[in-house]
Amino acid sequence: MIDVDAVTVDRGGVRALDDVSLTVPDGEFLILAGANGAGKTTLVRTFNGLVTPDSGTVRVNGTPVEADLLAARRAVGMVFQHPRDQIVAATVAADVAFGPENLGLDREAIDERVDDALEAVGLSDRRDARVDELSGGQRQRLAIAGALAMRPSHLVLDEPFTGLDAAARRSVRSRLEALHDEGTSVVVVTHDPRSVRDLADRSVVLADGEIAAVEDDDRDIDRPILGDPE
Ligand SMILES: Nc1ncnc2c1ncn2[C@@H]1O[C@H](COP(=O)(O)OP(=O)(O)OP(=O)(O)O)[C@@H](O)[C@H]1O
Repeated sequence: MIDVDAVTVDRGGVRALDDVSLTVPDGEFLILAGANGAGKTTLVRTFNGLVTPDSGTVRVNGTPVEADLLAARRAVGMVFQHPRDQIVAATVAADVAFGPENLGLDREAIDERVDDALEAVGLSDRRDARVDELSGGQRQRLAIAGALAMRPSHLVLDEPFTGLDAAARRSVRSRLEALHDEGTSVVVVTHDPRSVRDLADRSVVLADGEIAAVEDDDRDIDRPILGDPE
């Protein structure tokens, strides 16, 4: 479980998050929506200590993130907006193996994780391919596999559909649906929630660093967005 409690973050003189509280239970599929600059990326980066709150606390499975950064990073897998930012090796299998290798696992355990993660994203047949031979959609799925190889309880994806064509979007979408069905909590950050709304248990809308609305899967609006209904 991720528990964000009264978190405020100032970045470059801007209040990126203002007293935000949010709990992401195990197994939830959550959409984090909002316009550019609303604070979405800043919020998810507090989940694993990439951003430290100026006030408030983020707990992962009950432990404050800063008290055990490694545990938070194992529990919360992060797929960044640009997959190239997190692809580190020349081949598909080597890239997915990178995280588990740093856990000190033996070769057999690493290979098992690589196989499982590639299967989960539908890239088993590209195991030995060079990363630079992959399409944009395949690279996005490779970045997801890299995060999955750490066996996180929560998978956070920042704008996972940017730059993907319709077929690649469908493919990533169906992988996220399957992961959620298997019990992984999935958090999708997006300025365009239509692409995954039907899969989500809940949508949280951020505006100017605050939670502006929460919509659950019954489409009950908890707190309507104030202002222009358009
Ligand atoms: N490294 C930084 N230095 C200075 N200001 C920052 C930094 N990162 C974010 N901000 C500011 O914090 C605010 C929230 O940014 P954030 O990236 O979290 O929003 P976002 O909702 O993810 O936006 P986008 O959809 O454009 O990615 C913005 O005003 C942004 O300019």
